[in-house]
Amino acid sequence: SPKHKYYKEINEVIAEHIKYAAKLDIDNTWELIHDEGEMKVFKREMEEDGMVVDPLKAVHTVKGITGHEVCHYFWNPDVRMEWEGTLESAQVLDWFSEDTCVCYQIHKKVWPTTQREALFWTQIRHVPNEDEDEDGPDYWIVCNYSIPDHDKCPEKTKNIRAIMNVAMICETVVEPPQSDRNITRENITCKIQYHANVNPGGWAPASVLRAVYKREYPKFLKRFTQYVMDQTKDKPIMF
Ligand SMILES: CCCCCc1ccc(-c2ccc(S(=O)(=O)CCO)cc2)cc1/C=C\c1ccccn1
Repeated sequence: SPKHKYYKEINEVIAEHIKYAAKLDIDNTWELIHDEGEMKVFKREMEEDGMVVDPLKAVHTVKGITGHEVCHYFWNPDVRMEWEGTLESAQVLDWFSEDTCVCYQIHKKVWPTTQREALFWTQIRHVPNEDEDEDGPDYWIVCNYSIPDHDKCPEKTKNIRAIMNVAMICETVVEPPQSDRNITRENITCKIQYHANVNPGGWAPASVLRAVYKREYPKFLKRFTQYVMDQTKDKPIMF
């Protein structure tokens, strides 16, 4: 796509998430906050200027869908309101290319905190394995990354602007290895890594924020993956 002003930043941010995903080192600095079936959600407790900015990492394995399908529905702004239960509104302000756009969304108010909003670019990308290493990981990734402003962004709202760096990184496993001819949904499994670094943008009680994170992230991951299974079950597989 043409060299727009975020081109360099997008490549750097995506490369960073891919490097990090390949390591997947869940060491003891990560605290398990939710463990349900194949889904494990971890957090690190971190504060910046007295604000809770806990990084969040989730891993999940879902049968019957592909990484491309998970990333497609996570990225597609047209369906965001269908699965993201914490949003009051979501809109596209701009398109940088057919896989990259700028979204503005308002989160539902969480009593007793001030309502949050977010302005970010979102890109979906296929990162095939290195040619020489055909066993290397093949990722589909979506990254949502805050930008400071945009000329079409509503000015001076009463909301606090949250700042985020979020990635959904997926690998698809086909077993037993089938020639591409007759793979069915029984043969595929998606391995998901979800990384969310969200700065709530303004003070909120640590206890409230941590309770929201603990409750909302597992709920959102369960609801979102169920949504993808429902949307794809009668459709041809998107590899
Ligand atoms: C006091 C509460 C303040 C809310 C702070 C907050 C702001 C934004 C966000 C957030 C969550 C998921 C994404 S995404 O994965 O990119 C999908 C697109 O929406 C982007 C942003 C989270 C949170 C904080 C908690 C929280 C956790 C899971 C769901 C909802 N809220």
